[in-house]
Amino acid sequence: MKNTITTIQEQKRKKDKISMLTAYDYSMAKLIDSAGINMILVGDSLGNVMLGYENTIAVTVEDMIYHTKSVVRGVKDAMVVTDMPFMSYQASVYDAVVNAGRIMKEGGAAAVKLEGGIDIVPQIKAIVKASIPVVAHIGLTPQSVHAFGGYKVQGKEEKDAKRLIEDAKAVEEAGAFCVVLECVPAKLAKLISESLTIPTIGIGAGAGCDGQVLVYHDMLGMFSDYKPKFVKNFGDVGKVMKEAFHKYIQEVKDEVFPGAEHEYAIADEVIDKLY
Ligand SMILES: Nc1nc(=O)c2c([nH]1)NC[C@@H]1CN(c3ccc(C(=O)N[C@@H](CCC(=O)O)C(=O)O)cc3)CN21
Ligand SMILES: CC(C)C(=O)C(=O)O
Ligand SMILES: [Mg+2]
Repeated sequence: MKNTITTIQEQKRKKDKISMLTAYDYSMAKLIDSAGINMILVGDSLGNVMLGYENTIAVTVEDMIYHTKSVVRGVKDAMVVTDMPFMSYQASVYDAVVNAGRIMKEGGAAAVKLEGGIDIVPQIKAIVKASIPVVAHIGLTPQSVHAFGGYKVQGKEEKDAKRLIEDAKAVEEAGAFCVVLECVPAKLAKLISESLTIPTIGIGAGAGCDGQVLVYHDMLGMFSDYKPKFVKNFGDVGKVMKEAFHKYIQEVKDEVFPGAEHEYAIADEVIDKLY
């Protein structure tokens, strides 16, 4: 069944938890989509897991479009959401609409995601007005890593918690159809989820959210640069891959691979003439 802005919002009303995972290419998107995921995020985390950057700051709109195009070709049912990268929407409302438009038009995404609350309400309103669905993202917003002084849990103090609640209400009012809560204390995330009509998608925000999102490399044990507390390993795929690579290398060395079943035949009378 095709997931849309309507079905995603319906899931909150029916208390049917929303599942979301990242994907950055065709084959992985196809695997995840065929498993029955509701939403696929082409995250700017691709800066870390695909491109090997230290953070998401250097990721470009071109990078996001390139990966979105690959993902969209592999997806049948999931709603594809693409992150707007750093500096593609912060400087002006004009930038925000033009870049969101490119991500939808050239990339094929069904929605865009922007980091920020009250500060980017004008951008959210303008993008939504251009008929592009918006997912908001508040709490630990990784594009602000230098402003935060590192990746830290957000909303622990009363003042920060109040601000987060205001941010959540502001993005809902601005027209975002759902909101990602990243690294927010579970009880605060639950309170926010209960005070909004739009669904909340948590990452490090506890079980009280209306849905969950993870980077697939993290849940498959394929990324080792850092391991946030919110990551759960759902399979040692990184280990399985490494073992398979070792086996391949050994079989090539030992002349076990390729076997006869992997070879192509040619008629003897043809090959004899070539000797
Ligand atoms: N592979 C990957 N997974 C992610 O979840 C992710 C990315 N990359 N890239 C972009 C951002 C960066 N993210 C991160 C990165 C590190 C922490 C982290 O180390 N958090 C500390 C919190 C420390 C505290 O304040 O208590 C932790 O120990 O969980 C959290 C989110 C989330 N996003
Ligand atoms: C971690 C999720 C929410 C994200 O923004 C990303 O993958 O870039
Ligand atoms: Mg992101």
